[in-house]
Amino acid sequence: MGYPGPTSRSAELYERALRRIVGAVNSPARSYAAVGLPYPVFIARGQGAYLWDVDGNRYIDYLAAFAPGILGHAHPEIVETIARAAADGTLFGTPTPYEVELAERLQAAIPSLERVRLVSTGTEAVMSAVRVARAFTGRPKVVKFEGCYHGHSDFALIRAGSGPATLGQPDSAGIPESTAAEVIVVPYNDAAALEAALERWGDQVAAVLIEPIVGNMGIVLPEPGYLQAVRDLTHRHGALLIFDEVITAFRVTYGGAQNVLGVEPDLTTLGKAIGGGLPLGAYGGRADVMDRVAPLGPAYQAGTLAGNPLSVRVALKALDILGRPGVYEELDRKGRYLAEGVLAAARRHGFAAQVNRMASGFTLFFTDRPVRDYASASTASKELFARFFREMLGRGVLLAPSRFEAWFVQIPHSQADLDETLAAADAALAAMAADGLAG
Ligand SMILES: Cc1ncc(COP(=O)(O)O)c(C=O)c1O
Ligand SMILES: N[C@H](C=O)CCC(=O)O
Repeated sequence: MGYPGPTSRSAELYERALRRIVGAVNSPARSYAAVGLPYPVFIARGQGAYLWDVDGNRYIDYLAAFAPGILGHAHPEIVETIARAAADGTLFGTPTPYEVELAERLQAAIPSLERVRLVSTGTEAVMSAVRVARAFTGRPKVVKFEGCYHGHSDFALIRAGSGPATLGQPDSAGIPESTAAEVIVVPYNDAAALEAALERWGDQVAAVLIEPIVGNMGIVLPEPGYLQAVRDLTHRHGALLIFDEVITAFRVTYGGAQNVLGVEPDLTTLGKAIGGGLPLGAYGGRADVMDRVAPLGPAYQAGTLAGNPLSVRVALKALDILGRPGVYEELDRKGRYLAEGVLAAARRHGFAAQVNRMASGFTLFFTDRPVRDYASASTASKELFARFFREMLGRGVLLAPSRFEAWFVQIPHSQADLDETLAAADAALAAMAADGLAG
């Protein structure tokens, strides 16, 4: 158990990967640069709540593939579904009965999805939702929130959280100034700032795009009344409201965060958990808006792999599993137990710390300030997080390698896993305190 040493297979694979894969990773968020380690662990397989690296080290997995992981690895019903779906053929370039059923079940779970379009990733879902918002309103600008992350399309990478913030690149190179000029960025949880922006540019704003509960500056919850104020302001200025629920949908509850927050957007984007571990995204919402998408309307959006039968059949099975009685109550209980335990351990060892939690997802911030936006999230110590990450990895607990991400509890995490994790956290924080890092 532990971080593999310099002669390990992970180290060897990293050297090989560097020669052919940019930075040795297929998504920058997977790099261990921000946690002070020379290379990431290379994972060979997963089962339930555990991952094993190529050297045979076992980890309790809270990375959860950056949020899609909720069912656990190699869930037997998902494995069986994949086998059966693959035997029927994986891609036809035609409509299928499975996608009709999925669209109906998504709408049943999230009533605002009057019309839906399936895509392959969250990035595509958001990019497409913004395009249709522009087509519907005839306006060019988009309001987004500092530290939210909406995938890697050009406009979305202005002041973005998650990987870009972690690696110090919240504004990516390669984005035309003309694109950046159409993006207005305001702080999250600040209705007055949004109001001021809409007073100034309101008649040019097609959409206000928001993570209703933020997952990408760490978890940040909307303050009471905030999302309703956002909804009211968008109505007043004729802009569409887009909830990016790529992380929150089917994580917070069976459905969207909108189901529990009581605020209904015009459009919603989905991804991650809905795919049950396969590539799947979706966007949808008001019929009058979505009917502007081709072939009904003039906003073109397409995809050779969109709604591929393998992903869709797995999604249907994932929804079956997630829809069973008690699933979300149990995930919430486990999330609360772990989040409270980790926070208590941090404080017991003398660290200034905060935990923000949404159901089974939470972030531990090493800061003395409540975290309510990107500015306060950025006060969390990167050095303390990096050390904590390394200590946990060395004790067989895999977290996301960034202070701006979250821990995600999954269905197969057992009470014994949670207690083993809390013991690891206690030992990790004790080691950090012994080195004089607390206070
Ligand atoms: C809220 C949110 N929106 C969109 C995306 C983009 O999704 P994907 O990485 O599947 O393109 C992500 C994560 O990556 C996300 O967290
Ligand atoms: N936080 C990101 C998405 O939610 C991380 C995933 C990635 O970019 O690889």
